[in-house]
Amino acid sequence: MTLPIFLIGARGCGKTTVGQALAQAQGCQFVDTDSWLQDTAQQTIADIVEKEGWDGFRARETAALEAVTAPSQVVATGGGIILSDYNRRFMRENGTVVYLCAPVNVLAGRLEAFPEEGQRPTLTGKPISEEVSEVLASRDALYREAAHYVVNAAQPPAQVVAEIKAALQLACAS
Ligand SMILES: Nc1ncnc2c1ncn2[C@@H]1O[C@H](COP(=O)(O)OP(=O)(O)OP(=O)(O)O)[C@@H](O)[C@H]1O
Ligand SMILES: O=C(O)C1=C[C@@H](O)[C@@H](O)[C@H](O)C1
Ligand SMILES: [Mg+2]
Repeated sequence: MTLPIFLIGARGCGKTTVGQALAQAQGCQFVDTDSWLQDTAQQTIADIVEKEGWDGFRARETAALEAVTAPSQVVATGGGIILSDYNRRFMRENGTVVYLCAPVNVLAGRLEAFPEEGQRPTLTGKPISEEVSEVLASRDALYREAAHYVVNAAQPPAQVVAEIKAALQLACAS
């Protein structure tokens, strides 16, 4: 495999979790834009948003996306990476984009169990379930527009990895 694989989807859909497992299964490198950005800035996303606002974070996120994109990389992106037209086009033109799609109740359950507030400051100020529902409704079309493939991310991680591998193999075979 040479083209990078970009995993996109809502907070809690499993981009980081599945991305690590996929990279291991494919013998690829793994990188996560949220982790790369926080390591590089030496600050949490919550701190960046507090100091620079969401616009400041989004500018750093685009720079992170460009910096980590390389052949044979599995790239786990942040949940809002698709908000930018530039990012959507960049991913589609430079790699294979996979949307990890899961329903609101699954996403909210995972985020309630593992909130990780430093990485996931509130987007709306609303309770998790309400926020997930509202944000997914506004972004689902953008995830689908950016994606080459959509997979069911409500399954256990190993099955999500298998579904992605099957989609990639089909793509190679056709
Ligand atoms: N397929 C899965 N089945 C069960 N639990 C999962 C699955 N994928 C992820 N999880 C759990 O859900 C939580 C969120 O997963 P993860 O951090 O991978 O999501 P993410 O899409 O990277 O979120 P973010 O957009 O905030 O970076 C983690 O605690 C993880 O263990
Ligand atoms: O959904 C979002 O907008 C975000 C998701 C996280 O991965 C982080 O990138 C950040 O908290 C923003
Ligand atoms: Mg993540």
